Amino acid sequence: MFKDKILLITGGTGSFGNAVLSRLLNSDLAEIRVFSRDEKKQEDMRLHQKNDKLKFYIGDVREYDSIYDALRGVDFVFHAAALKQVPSCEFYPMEAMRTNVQGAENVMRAAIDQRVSRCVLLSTDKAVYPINAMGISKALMEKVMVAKSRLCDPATTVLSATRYGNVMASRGSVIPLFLDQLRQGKPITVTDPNMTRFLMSLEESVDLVLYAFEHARPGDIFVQKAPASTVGDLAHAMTSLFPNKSEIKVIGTRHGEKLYESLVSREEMARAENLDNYYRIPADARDLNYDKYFVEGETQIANFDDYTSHNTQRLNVQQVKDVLLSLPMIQEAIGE
Ligand SMILES: O=c1ccn([C@@H]2O[C@H](COP(=O)(O)OP(=O)(O)O[C@H]3O[C@H](CO)[C@@H](O)[C@H](O)[C@H]3O)[C@@H](O)[C@H]2O)c(=O)[nH]1
Repeated sequence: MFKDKILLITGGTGSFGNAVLSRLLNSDLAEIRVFSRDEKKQEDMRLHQKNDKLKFYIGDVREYDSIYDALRGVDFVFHAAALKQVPSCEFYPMEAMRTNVQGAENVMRAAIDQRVSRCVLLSTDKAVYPINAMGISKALMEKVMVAKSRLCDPATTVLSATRYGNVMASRGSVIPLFLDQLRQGKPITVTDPNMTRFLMSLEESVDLVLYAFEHARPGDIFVQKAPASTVGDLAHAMTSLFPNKSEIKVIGTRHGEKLYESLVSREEMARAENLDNYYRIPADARDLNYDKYFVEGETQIANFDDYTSHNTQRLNVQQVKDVLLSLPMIQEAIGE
C-alpha cells in the first residue's frame, strides 16, 4: 500500500509525527514530508533522523497556499497539526477555530485539489458532547470532514478521521507533569481524584490512524476501545513507582474540563459498527430531503449508552502501574 508513495504529516514534529516516523521511515514509502511551523523543531528532527527520505516543509495549515504547495505529488496525508491544550483554547477560542477548523478545512481542500488519495484527520474524545473550545473546534472539524466527504469523489480522495483519548506521556500532558513534580520533590497536583480519562499509548494512536488509513470509507470516524483510570489512581500509581514519594495535593478542576470523556455518543453508537478493537462510525448517509427519512428516523438511540471513560474497562492502581512501567519515559526516570 505504501510502496513508492509519498506521505505528508501536518504537525509532523510533534509526538504523533515522531511515532509515525519510527514506524514508517523504514517502510517502502518513497518519501515522508513533515509539514509544520517551527523551523527549530524541524532542524532538530533533521539532525536527529539524518534520513534522505524525510523532507521538511515550513508552513501553517491556516495558510491555504502553504499546505497546497506542500501537497504537490503527495498520496497520503495524516493531519495532526492542532491547538490541543484545553486551558489555552479556553482563553483563545478563535485561535482554536483558526487552526482546528479553518486549518483542517484548508488541509482537506488542498488534499482534494491536489488529488491526494487518502487523508486521515486526528480528532479527540473531547469532540463528543463538547464543552470546551478545543473540543468544540475538533467537533466542527469532524463535521466539516463528513460534509466534505459527501462532496468529493471517493475514487480520488477519501477523507476520514480518528478519535482517541489521552495519549500517555504525550507532550504537555499529565504524566510528564507528575514526573517533573516528583523529580523536584514537589507535591503532585491532582485536579479531581474521581475524574477519569481513557488511556492509550502513542503506538496505539499510530495503529488507529493506520487502521483508518487502510479501511476508511468516505466520512468514517474510527475510535479505538481503550481502558480508563481515575486521575487519583494514576497519581497513586506514579508516586508508588518512585522512592522519594511526593504527597498528593488536590487542586480542583481546570478551565473547560469534564469529569469524564466520551469517545462515542449514544447517537453514534446506534449506527456504529463494532469491530473487535475499534468502532467505525459511518457518515450519516441521509440527505437533506427530510420528507424522505423523517418517517423512518433513528428509533434505536434510547437502547444505547455513550461509550465513556466512566463505563469502559477501569484499571486499578496496580494495572496503571504496569501500564506506566511500559512507557520509555517512566523506565528512564526509574533508571536515573
Ligand atoms: O496538574 C494536573 C494536570 C492535569 N490533571 C488531570 O489529568 C488528566 C489528564 O490531563 P492532561 O494530560 O492535561 O490531558 P487532558 O486535558 O485530558 O487533554 C489531553 O487529552 C486530550 C484527549 O482527551 C488531547 O486532545 C489533549 O491534547 C491532551 O492535552 C485530567 O483529568 C486532568 O484534570 C491533574 O490531575 N493535574
